[in-house]
Amino acid sequence: MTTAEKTYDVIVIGGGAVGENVADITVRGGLRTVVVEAELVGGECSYWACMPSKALLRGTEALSEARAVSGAAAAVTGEQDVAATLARRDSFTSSWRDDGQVDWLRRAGIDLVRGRGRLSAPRRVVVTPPDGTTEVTLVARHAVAICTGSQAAVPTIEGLADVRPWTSREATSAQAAPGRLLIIGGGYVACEMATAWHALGSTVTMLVRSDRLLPGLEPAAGEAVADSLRKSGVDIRLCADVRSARREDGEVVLGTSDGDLRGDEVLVATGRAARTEDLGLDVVGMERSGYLDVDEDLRVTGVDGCWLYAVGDVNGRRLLTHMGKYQARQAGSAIVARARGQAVDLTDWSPHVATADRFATPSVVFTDPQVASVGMTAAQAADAGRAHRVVEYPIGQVGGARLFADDYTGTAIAVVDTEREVLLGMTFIGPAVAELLQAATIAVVGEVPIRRLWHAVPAYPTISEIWLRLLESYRG
Ligand SMILES: Cc1cc2nc3c(=O)[nH]c(=O)nc-3n(C[C@H](O)[C@H](O)[C@H](O)COP(=O)(O)OP(=O)(O)OC[C@H]3O[C@@H](n4cnc5c(N)ncnc54)[C@H](O)[C@@H]3O)c2cc1C
Ligand SMILES: NC(=O)c1ccc[n+]([C@@H]2O[C@H](COP(=O)([O-])OP(=O)(O)OC[C@H]3O[C@@H](n4cnc5c(N)ncnc54)[C@H](O)[C@@H]3O)[C@@H](O)[C@H]2O)c1
Repeated sequence: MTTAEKTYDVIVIGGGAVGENVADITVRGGLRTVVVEAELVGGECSYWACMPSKALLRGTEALSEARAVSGAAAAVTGEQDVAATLARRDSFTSSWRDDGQVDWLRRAGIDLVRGRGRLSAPRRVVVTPPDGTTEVTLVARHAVAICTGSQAAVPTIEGLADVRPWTSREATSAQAAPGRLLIIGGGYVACEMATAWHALGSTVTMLVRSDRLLPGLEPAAGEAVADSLRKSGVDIRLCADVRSARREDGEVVLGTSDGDLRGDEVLVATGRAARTEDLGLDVVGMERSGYLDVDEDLRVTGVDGCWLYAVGDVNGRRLLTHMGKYQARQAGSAIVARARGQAVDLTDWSPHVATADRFATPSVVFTDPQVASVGMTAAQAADAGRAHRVVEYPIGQVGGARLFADDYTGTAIAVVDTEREVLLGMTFIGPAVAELLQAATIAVVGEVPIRRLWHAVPAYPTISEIWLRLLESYRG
């Protein structure tokens, strides 16, 4: 039954990190904004993705860094306290309570309606509350932003859905390490969760469909992560074909081209699917579900009237929190500009468009070694027909890296546009390389000429001296 109708300037469906940021920008722009959230305010990142996964990994990383320095290594005499690591993870998820985030919305002046939102007409959203009772109708004067995110995609393997597989949600929230963990997939989630749960006591087997880990990144990245996981005892089976799944006496049994494999749990980490089901998209003439196509200012493509936006994972452009929040800032600015009757600038790098999605997306895989990358890989530059040169340098030869860890092993790979003499992409593989990434991102976004990069002198003795070695190698 619908009893209430409320009018706002902006309605945001989905209160994950991205929805929160759209709302923050529109409220700051003077627009009355409401967020509709079906589960927990904060979304996947806060409770079942970035934060808990990195909290699970951090202890292992800290120990590994200490063990790599002779002298300091002698102080590491025990094993990781698994219960304390899980408790620290729980604290980062606020034990799956969203009071803190709800309080933040209130202080920011953003209204919250709990329940599942669905378009019922252009600019109208019906919200069904969690108890399914009284529906609320919200009306938007200016814009509706769909920020409903993504969920784990479970492949159609015979019996798989029936064995109640772990998805990223269970893998990041489990209260104990399974004895034997089977993982289907070889991407970000698979590699990070194999690293985490192996270190916390599970025997891990990875079943990877492709011929390497982390297929979208430089091949050296997947090779380095595979080498390290194998050395630590993880069983990695490349080009694996999982055909069926069943439970027998509580065990999971996967039927593969190489025979049956048994485990206590199976994690499905084979990518994501957009959360667009039951969103009422037929109202805007869309019959199919799946990622929502958007224009450069994050408006849903082909919808009349400049009122419907899709921001974050749900548009499938870049499935990363920081990129979703960037899109939120850009889309939020476009919504505010349109509401004020101002022109929206659709040219590259304007305040209203998400150009970095296409040219300069940074990401870090928090494995051991870490993989930090931005912009194009060599293969992507070749596919795009860009004249380019690849420069590689072993990071372990840099003084700062040798100080950081005895026998530091790592690689930096720069992809240089040889016509314009600017950086197209950079990948760092090695311990603690995450913090090197922002410099590379600035160089790619700013299209800093190589001749000017020579003047960006890295401090001695830091790992950043890798920049100097790469420039010297490029000059020859
Ligand atoms: C295991 C894992 C680790 C990750 N680690 C990182 C990392 O380290 N760094 C990084 O940058 N990215 C990471 N990611 C990716 C990151 O989690 C996502 O890019 C990010 O959460 C997307 O944010 P979002 O707001 O678009 O969607 P979500 O976080 O999915 O939020 C969408 C929200 O919408 C709500 N919702 C859905 N449908 C409706 C509806 N009809 N009505 C009302 N509400 C609705 C949901 O309940 C949810 O709260 C990781 C992902 C996974 C799976
Ligand atoms: N540190 C981070 O920033 C971080 C961490 C985790 C996730 N993420 C984000 O979340 C996204 C989703 O992560 P993900 O690991 O689920 O996806 P992914 O796209 O990174 O990897 C999916 C993997 O599954 C394999 N695969 C796909 N279908 C399969 C099938 N039917 N059978 C067997 N293997 C199959 C692919 O070959 C690939 O190896 C990532 O792309 C990333 O954007 C980011």
